[in-house]
Order: sequence, then C-alpha cells, then structure tokens
Amino acid sequence: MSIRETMPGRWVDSDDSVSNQETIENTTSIFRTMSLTMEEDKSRPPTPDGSGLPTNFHPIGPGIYRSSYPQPAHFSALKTYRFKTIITLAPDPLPVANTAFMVLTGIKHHHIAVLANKDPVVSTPAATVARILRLMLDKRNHPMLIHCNKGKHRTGCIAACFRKVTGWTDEACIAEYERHAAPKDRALDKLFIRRFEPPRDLKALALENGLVGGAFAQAVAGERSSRESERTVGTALSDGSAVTVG
Ligand SMILES: O=P(O)(O)O[C@H]1[C@@H](OP(=O)(O)O)[C@H](OP(=O)(O)O)[C@@H](OP(=O)(O)OP(=O)(O)O)[C@H](OP(=O)(O)O)[C@H]1OP(=O)(O)O
Repeated sequence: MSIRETMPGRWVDSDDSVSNQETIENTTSIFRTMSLTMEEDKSRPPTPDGSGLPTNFHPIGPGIYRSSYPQPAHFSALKTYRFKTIITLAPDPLPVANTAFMVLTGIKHHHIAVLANKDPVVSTPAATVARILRLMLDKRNHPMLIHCNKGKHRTGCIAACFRKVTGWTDEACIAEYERHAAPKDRALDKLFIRRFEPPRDLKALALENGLVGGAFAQAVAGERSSRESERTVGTALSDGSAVTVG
C-alpha cells in the first residue's frame, strides 16, 4: 500500500505548498491539528521499538539516516535529530503535514523520485542517482534523512550506491541491502546495485569529505577493511583507473 493510500485527502502538489506566508500559516494550523501522538495516529502502527521514529529508521553513518515515510506521529522524535536535509525518494506529492514540519523546523527538502526496480528495462537514470549521492556526500547537508515509502527497496538501493562510492564491496553492499529488505529483497534491486559504477568525481568527494573508511567502514568483518577501502578509492583516483568496487 502506497503512502498516498494511507493518508487520503492529505496531499497537495509540492508546488501548491508553502508558496507564501498565508499558505505557511494555513499549513501550520493544519499541521498543529494533524500532529497526532503515536497512539492517535492509526495511519501507521507505532514503531515496534517504541522509539516514536519511522519504521526502518537506521543510521547509514554519522549524520546520515534512512527510514520509511515519516508520519506526523514521528515528527516529535525526528525533531530531536535536528535534520538539516530530508531527501524523499517516493514520487508522490508530499503530505501537507510533512511540508509544514520541514518549514517549521527549517529543514531543506529535496524531492527526487527513484523508480522501483520491478521491470528489467526500467531503472532510475544514473544522473538521478548521482544527484542524490552528491547531496549525501556533502557534509554541509548533514544531519540528513533519506527515505522512500517503506525504507527498504528504493532507499536500500541508494544506500548501497552510497556504500559503493565509499569503497564497499558489492557483496557487503548487497548484504546490507538484504538485511533491511528481507524477506522481500528483490533480485532486480541487487542487479541494479551490482551494475552501479561509482563515478570518479563522487569517489573523490567521498575521500575529500572523510566518508571512506572510519565510521563509514565496511561492516562485514573479515572482508575489505576500511583502510583497504581507502586504498581502493585512493588508487582509483591516483592512477585514473575506473574502479568497479566489489
Ligand atoms: O510486493 P509487491 O509488488 O506487492 O509490492 C508492494 C508492497 O508490498 P506489500 O503490498 O506487501 O506491502 C511493497 O512494499 P514492501 O515490499 O516494502 O513491503 C511496495 O514497495 P515499496 O513501498 O516501494 O518499498 P520501498 O521502495 O518504499 O522500500 C511496492 O511498491 P512499489 O515498489 O513502489 O511498486 C508495492 O507494490 P504495488 O502495490 O504494486 O505498488
């Protein structure tokens, strides 16, 4: 069930929202009436761990988080993270409450639609992936939340591409994707991840911004260490070879 079906009548096209002060005041009042507690909001069951956060909320690394679609009931918990940026990968127009939440908390929003990998001949263009990764690799945008509808497939693919840019092996990227998408992990998602070729300029950005190794080191013990990741990405840049990580 898409997010749109769970919140009927609460959608406006993103360009209808917050176009002027009056709109902001209107949406703010709507937001205030709509901000439900976890108990009141039946649009999504309370987060299993009782954290008040969206389901599938996880850190990708210091300053970068991933999740399912935030609901009004999650806003108070999300506020504690003081996000500077939210990237929405689901194509539907934003709910009014989400727009008001971001306006009220001064969050910069990027709405960049990513396609589900359900048809072998249809996938998200490389330029779109690169645009999202460039935002993720810029620490001036952190702390950042990136989300889709369930926080499994589209977010999982983008997170895996981010990992590849930061030097992870294909196997480690796919293992992490599977951890979050199981039991509905998709073969076409994994093919998308394997086929993703990290652009050299994004590798340079990752290295420059300290997003290779360290706290962003590959999680799978016994495989490539964070130092090896740094070497891999660094070598790729110094000798100009196009490195396909993994
Ligand atoms: O298995 P299906 O093909 O029926 O998939 C359903 C739904 O499964 P469900 O009905 O058991 O909940 C998926 O949710 P899960 O697999 O994550 O549980 C959902 O994935 P999703 O929200 O995009 O996942 P994220 O990318 O946001 O992480 C998918 O949306 P699309 O991928 O956009 O097509 C839906 O397809 P449809 O109903 O045709 O729109």
